Amino acid sequence: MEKKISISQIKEVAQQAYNEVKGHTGGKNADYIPYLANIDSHLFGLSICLMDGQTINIGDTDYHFGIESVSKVHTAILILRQYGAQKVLDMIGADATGLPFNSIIAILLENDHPSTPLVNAGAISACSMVQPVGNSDKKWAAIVQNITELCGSAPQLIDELYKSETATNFNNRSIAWLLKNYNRIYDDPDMALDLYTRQCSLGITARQLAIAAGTVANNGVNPVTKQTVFEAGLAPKITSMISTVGFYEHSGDWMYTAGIPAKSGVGGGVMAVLPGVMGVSAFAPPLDTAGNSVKSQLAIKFIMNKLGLGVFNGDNVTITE
Ligand SMILES: NC(=O)CC[C@H](N)C(=O)O
Repeated sequence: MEKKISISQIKEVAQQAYNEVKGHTGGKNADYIPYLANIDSHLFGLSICLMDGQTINIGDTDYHFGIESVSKVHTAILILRQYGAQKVLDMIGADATGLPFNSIIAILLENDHPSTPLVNAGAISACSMVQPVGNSDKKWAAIVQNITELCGSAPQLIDELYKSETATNFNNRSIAWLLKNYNRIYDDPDMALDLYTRQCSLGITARQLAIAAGTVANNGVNPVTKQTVFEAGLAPKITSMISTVGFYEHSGDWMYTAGIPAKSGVGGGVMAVLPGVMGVSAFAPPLDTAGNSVKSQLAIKFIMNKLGLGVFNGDNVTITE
């Protein structure tokens, strides 16, 4: 069906979502990474990027928070760009685990592949794949350049967060070496782990993540800079991965209730992609038990339901002035 929504309607609903959710007190900051436990839990920002490059920003949308697992989407895009869709499927996979993001059991159950670049195991594998293999500095430069192109501006490493994660990432160290045991690490395991830890420690804003989500929604063309970041055929591949596992063991409930593929990070950020229509990002530190920001989920769900939008609705959506 044809569906028309005006920009002023989107702005109004986004403001309502923000007002409605702002005072919500549910959830708790991630505490297994000491830096994240100390972030002000009242911070809350909401950003939308439309396909013509217009952005709507409400609240703390310029605050640099730890990108954490949202970076998995960015680096998955980078290896899709470098290797193509089939090789990523062969070398990592695109399956949901149905288990927590840092699950070791998931690797043991599926020892023939890490399952998806959007959980820790597959993300560490993805970092090992980033070209040029064997050169940590150049791999890091490629990761940062790719995020910069997706967001239209550069992320900034939060050094204190990087140190905090490096000092406490024992579970991820086990994952890296277990993957090595299954021949699913394609470079030095410690280097892959370090790149993964560093990319998780990048500071990013909700404004930047909405533009990155908008770039995916716009089939690889950044709506703000107009740069073609990746080829259009890769957009449905990354969006399918996000919808399958973006909220880990809560991904099914999320898709059922909100209808928009979205990826979370334990820093409190979420990036959500409605293909052809918009990119949405929200940021608020307190998390649910699966590690997904409580307020970000409520706000994005509010917008989707109020505007009657959803990836499964089959509507041809036009945004009017
Ligand atoms: N879900 C997340 O955001 C987890 C990212 C975090 N750096 C970790 O590996 O544990």
